[in-house]
Amino acid sequence: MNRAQLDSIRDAGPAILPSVLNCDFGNLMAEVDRLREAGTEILHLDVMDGHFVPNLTFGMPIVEGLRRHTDMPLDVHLMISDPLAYAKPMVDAGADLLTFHVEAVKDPVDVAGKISDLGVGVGVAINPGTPLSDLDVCLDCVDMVLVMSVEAGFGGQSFNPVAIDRIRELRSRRPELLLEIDGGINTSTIGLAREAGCDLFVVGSAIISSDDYTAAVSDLTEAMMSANGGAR
Ligand SMILES: O=C(CO)[C@@H](O)[C@H](O)COP(=O)(O)O
Ligand SMILES: [Co+2]
Repeated sequence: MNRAQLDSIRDAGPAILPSVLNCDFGNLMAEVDRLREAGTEILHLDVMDGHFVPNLTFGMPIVEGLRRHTDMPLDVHLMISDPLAYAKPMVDAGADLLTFHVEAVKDPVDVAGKISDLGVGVGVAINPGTPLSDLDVCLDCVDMVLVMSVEAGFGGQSFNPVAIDRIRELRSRRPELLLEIDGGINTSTIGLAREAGCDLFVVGSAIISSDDYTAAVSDLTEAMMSANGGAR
């Protein structure tokens, strides 16, 4: 994702990003079509390695297949122990925005710089149990912070409200930074995150467990838009 694409995401205002983690992988492309028809515009892809997190999902072949299938930007959330080993393959597969976990790396500034050099947007993610101060060194080197509102690893977990204070603090410290929240977002929690100043809202089960994706996205959008956005 180049600067212009990042700016256009920033300018477009708050957005709901569906996670395909819990969708029907036997019909993955049809699921993506349903999510697109429901009005979502950016896909969130959860890549897990069974090592950084105790769950295993998918890698480059699925990202590459999705890239061929859809023109939706691909927001790839790397829950893996060695993000640099897979950064270039993921970009070659079609990732537009690549997010690594601060807990996974020794030198987040180096990792962010190397991902940025690949010509995509770079994000850093932080789990609820990790001190927010661990991000201090790299806040000037990333395009986005992904604030986890569950411990990374599984969909369908309950929302941890510590994420709201984190969004509020990051927003006041960095008015221009893209902020994304991920985990347990539904019609009850999305407004809290919006009020705190969040831009991008990852939603898995609250959409995928619904029979009607369009209705689910519309309910979430209404809850998001009826909250006052935090000042940038
Ligand atoms: O990164 C993750 C989980 O680690 C998420 O992207 C989940 O997939 C979101 O799912 P819900 O919490 O909305 O069900
Ligand atoms: Co995610």
